[in-house]
Amino acid sequence: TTGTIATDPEKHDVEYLTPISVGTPSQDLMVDFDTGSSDLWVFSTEMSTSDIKGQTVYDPNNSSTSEKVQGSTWKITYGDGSSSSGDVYLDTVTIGDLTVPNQAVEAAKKVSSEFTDDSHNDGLLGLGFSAINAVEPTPQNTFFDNIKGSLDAPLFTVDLKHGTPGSFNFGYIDPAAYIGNISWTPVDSSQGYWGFTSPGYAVGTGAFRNHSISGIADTGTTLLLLPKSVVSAYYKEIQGAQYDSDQGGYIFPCSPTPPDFVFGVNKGIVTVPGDMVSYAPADSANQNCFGGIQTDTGIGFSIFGDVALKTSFVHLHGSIVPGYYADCA
Ligand SMILES: Cc1nn(C)c(C)c1CC(=O)Nc1ccccn1
Repeated sequence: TTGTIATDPEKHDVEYLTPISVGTPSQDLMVDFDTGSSDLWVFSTEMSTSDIKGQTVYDPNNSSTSEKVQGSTWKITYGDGSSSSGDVYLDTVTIGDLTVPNQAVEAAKKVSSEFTDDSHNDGLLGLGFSAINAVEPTPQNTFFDNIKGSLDAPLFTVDLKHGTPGSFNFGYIDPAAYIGNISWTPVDSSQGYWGFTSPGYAVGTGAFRNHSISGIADTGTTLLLLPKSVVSAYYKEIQGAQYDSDQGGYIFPCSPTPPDFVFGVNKGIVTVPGDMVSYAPADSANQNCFGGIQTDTGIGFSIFGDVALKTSFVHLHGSIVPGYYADCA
């Protein structure tokens, strides 16, 4: 079997929302497919109404196939400080034509304000490695781990686009989704992420600079978070670029378009066009833009988030031992 599902960007491509169906009869939710985490959690009827602002909630009592996992709970704090927690049900989850009959669905009882204020987002679907699933006492499998064995190939691909629908495909590589060659790189899944090391980068049309950058492919993070040395080398090339502590990042005049940012994936390269580095207007006053490239200070690794992924076709291969392989084209 194979599957495909469309994923839609929110304003400024801040996140990409994808439809899933949970329970019987099916309850349709829009969730954030997140390769940087490994829990499927959803807003639920177990939350206090003050934490819900527009989201669609999962009601396990309204599903004839839901089954409470007695004694299991979960709590997650993401790197940006947002958090959520609750308890656990097994229920039918369908993505496109793919169904997992007994998927762990983590029902939220509490969510932090970042999630409450994100009115179109009904939860997260983790596509990281199940080793970092947050359910206690027994960690649960991700949707991908549960469906992997029945896919034609144990892989999924990520094709996020700028300002227009993209897709997550399961079990096949769509040759129409990319041009040129696919470049492969070994994946370090030891921390539970789709980790890889980029061999270097270039700014605009400048020479490629060898500089190992270890990071994760993370569809659940908006920006491209890189080492300070790389980020300052990039913004050095933009007249008027500066770090603005109020905004918490580098801003620069929205025009002219800034230089492209190129990073290596094994022998290949991925180019982030300059007009995608201008992530969003920073202030209406003097037409400054907030940069889509910011530092990874304090994280411990770089994060190749949506700004990096939407310019390429990323294929995450969950099979070959010893490592996993991913490629961007
Ligand atoms: C690890 C990390 N540190 N910092 C500063 C950031 C922004 C991250 C990435 C992160 O938090 N991603 C996320 C947030 C919510 C839901 C899903 N993914």
